[in-house]
Amino acid sequence: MKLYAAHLHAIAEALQNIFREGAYADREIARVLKADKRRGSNDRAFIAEHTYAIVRYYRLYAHLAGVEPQSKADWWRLIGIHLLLNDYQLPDWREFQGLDREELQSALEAARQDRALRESIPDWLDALGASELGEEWEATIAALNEQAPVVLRVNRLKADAVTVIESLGREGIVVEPLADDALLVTERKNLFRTKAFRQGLFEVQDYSSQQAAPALEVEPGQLVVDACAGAGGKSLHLAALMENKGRLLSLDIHGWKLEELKRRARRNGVANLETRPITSTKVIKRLTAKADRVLLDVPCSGLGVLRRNPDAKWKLSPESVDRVVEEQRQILADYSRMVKPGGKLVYATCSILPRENGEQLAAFLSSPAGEGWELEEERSLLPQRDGYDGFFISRLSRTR
Ligand SMILES: C[S@@+](CC[C@H](N)C(=O)[O-])C[C@H]1O[C@@H](n2cnc3c(N)ncnc32)[C@H](O)[C@@H]1O
Repeated sequence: MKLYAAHLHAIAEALQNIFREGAYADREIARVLKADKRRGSNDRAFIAEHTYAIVRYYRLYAHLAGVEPQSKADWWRLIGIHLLLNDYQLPDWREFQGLDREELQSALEAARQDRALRESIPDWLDALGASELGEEWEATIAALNEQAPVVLRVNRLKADAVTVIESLGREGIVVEPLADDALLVTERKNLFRTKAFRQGLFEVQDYSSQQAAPALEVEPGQLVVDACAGAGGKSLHLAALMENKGRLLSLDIHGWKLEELKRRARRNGVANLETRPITSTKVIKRLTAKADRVLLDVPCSGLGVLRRNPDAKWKLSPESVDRVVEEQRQILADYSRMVKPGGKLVYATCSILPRENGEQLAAFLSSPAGEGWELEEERSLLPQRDGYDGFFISRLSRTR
C-alpha cells in the first residue's frame, strides 16, 4: 500500500497522546479517525492497525530507534522502523533519513535474544509472568502479541446463526460457524455499520468471553445478578440464556457504563434487565441471599486480552496488579453474599495470572467468607492453547 504523510501524521499524533498524555489507545484511535471524516475505510483501517502495532511493539521499536520518543520526529522514527520491519518501502522523506533496513535487521536479531525486548514488554511483567506461569509464559506472551481473531455472538433473542450468516453475506461479510452461538469473521470489515448489527442480531464478543455466561447455568425465571456488568457484554448474553424471563440485575460502580448497557439492551431486544449503579454498600447488602445466580466478571489486570488492549502493558505496574488483586478479594468476599443457599456464582477474569484466578479462588474458599461454598468447575483459557483471549472461568455453589 502507498504511504500517505497524512496517515503517518495521524499515527504520530495518536502515539504521542497514548504514551505521553495517558490516553487509552482505543479511544484515542477513535478520536483521531473521527477528526478527519474524508478518510475511507482502507485509510481508517491503516491508521488503526499500524497505531495498535506500534503500541504493541513500543519497547522493541524504541530500543531499535535508540530513543525514548518525546517529539513528533521521534515518533516518525518509530513509525519508519515499524514500516521497514513490515516490508514497506520507505519514501525518500526527511523524517526517515538514516533508517537502513539491513542495519535494523541485525539490531533486531540481537534484540531477539532478550525475551522482554523481543516480546516488547516491561522487565517487571516478564519476571511476573515467568514466576506465575513458569514454562507456559513464553508461549503465552508470544500468543498475546498476535492479532486477535474477531468473533461474533449470535443474539438468540432475535436471530439464529443462519440468519446472521445470510444477513452479513448480503453485505459482503463472510463469517463461519465456530461453536455454540459463536461465528468467526474471516476478513476485517466494519461490522458496526451492518444492518444485522443495527438490528441487534449479533454482538462482537471474543469466544473465551462467550463461555462465561453459559457457565452460570441460568434458567428462565431466575433472579440473576451481573455485579460487575460494565457496558454489559455478558449481561446481554445472560438475558438471551434466560430467554428474557425472570430478572436480570446489572450492577457496576460506574453509572456511565450502565447507560451504554441500556442502549445495547434496547438494540438486543432485552426486556428483563434492570441497571443499578453501586452508589453505596447498601445496594449489595439489600440483595443478601436473594439471588439464584451471581456473575462476578471482576476488574482485573487484563493480561489475557493484551491482543486487544496492547497499551495495558505500559499502563500496568506491579502496584496496580497488587491493587486489583485486593479489589477482587474484597468483591468475592462481599458480593458472594448475594447468592442464596442452593444458588451459584461464577467468578471470571480476563487475566492469565493464577494470583487473580485459581489462587484468588482458593484463598476465598479457605477464608471465613468462603464457608458453605463448593467449587464446581474452573477453567483457564490460554491464547496459544485455546486460540482466543486469555480467560478464567469458575463456578461455585452455595451449599448453605
Ligand atoms: C471486566 S469489567 C466487566 C466487563 C463486563 N462484564 C462485560 O462483559 O462487558 C469489570 C467491571 O467491574 C467494574 N467494577 C470495578 N470495581 C467494582 C466494584 N467494586 N463493584 C462492582 N463493579 C466494579 C468496572 O467498572 C468494570 O466495568
